[in-house]
Amino acid sequence: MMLRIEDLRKRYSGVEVLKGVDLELRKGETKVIMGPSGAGKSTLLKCINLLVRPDGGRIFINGEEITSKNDVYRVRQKIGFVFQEFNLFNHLTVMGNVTIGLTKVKGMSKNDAILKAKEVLRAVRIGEELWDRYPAQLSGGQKQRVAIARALAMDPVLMLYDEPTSALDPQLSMEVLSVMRELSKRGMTSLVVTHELSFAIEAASSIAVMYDGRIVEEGRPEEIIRSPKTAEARAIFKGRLNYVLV
Ligand SMILES: Nc1ncnc2c1ncn2[C@@H]1O[C@H](COP(=O)(O)OP(=O)(O)OP(=O)(O)O)[C@@H](O)[C@H]1O
Repeated sequence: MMLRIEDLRKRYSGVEVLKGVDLELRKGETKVIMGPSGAGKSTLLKCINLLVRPDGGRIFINGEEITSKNDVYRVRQKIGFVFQEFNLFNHLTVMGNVTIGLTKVKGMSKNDAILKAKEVLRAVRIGEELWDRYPAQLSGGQKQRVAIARALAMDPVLMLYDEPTSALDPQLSMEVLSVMRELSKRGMTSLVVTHELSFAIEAASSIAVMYDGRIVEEGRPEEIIRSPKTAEARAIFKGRLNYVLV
């Protein structure tokens, strides 16, 4: 297993928001997490990246427990995190955003960093004409693809996406989702919080439904959409069967 989560728990000011989450992700697999607002989806992703410290349970990456580690930076290097609100460095160009982690964190030479950046920017379809622009001069979809490139540049073993298209209109969302889909098809292990059913159907091997701090149901996209077993999953997929492309 690339990622194994056992009985993960988190409280904020005494209120439990993760109530024992178990989740597994195989290498090369893409899993989508869906659930209502407040279910704990963001908190779960942040725990995996150690942006949030869990209160209980364990997280393993490639068999190595990360929850007991103090070396947060080493763990984060292995994991790419893409946020809803892009989180680019506004004072740096596209090229600067992608190379900074390579030079500062990985200690690469400037030239090597630029070579690597070109490769990942091409992979997310950000053309050369955009490399010298600042984030303010990009569309939301372009910003998010640069954010994905920045994460990919670090050669992560796992990508986490937290509602990466929810700030984008449908057209720009499509650009981002198609890049994510390509990465998944090429074998990037990914855990994706999104409401985009079409992405889940085309790219994910399973959908996990999260409700009130727990994974309440999990299944292959077509199966869970067609015949959800729990009331929580039914509430999410009700009336959306037409998304199933069979
Ligand atoms: N830093 C924090 N301090 C206190 N409470 C928090 C904090 N972060 C999240 N919470 C609470 O924890 C619960 C789970 O939040 P979380 O953001 O993980 O849910 P979510 O499923 O991602 O929701 P959304 O789809 O709205 O982002 C919510 O009730 C939220 O108010």
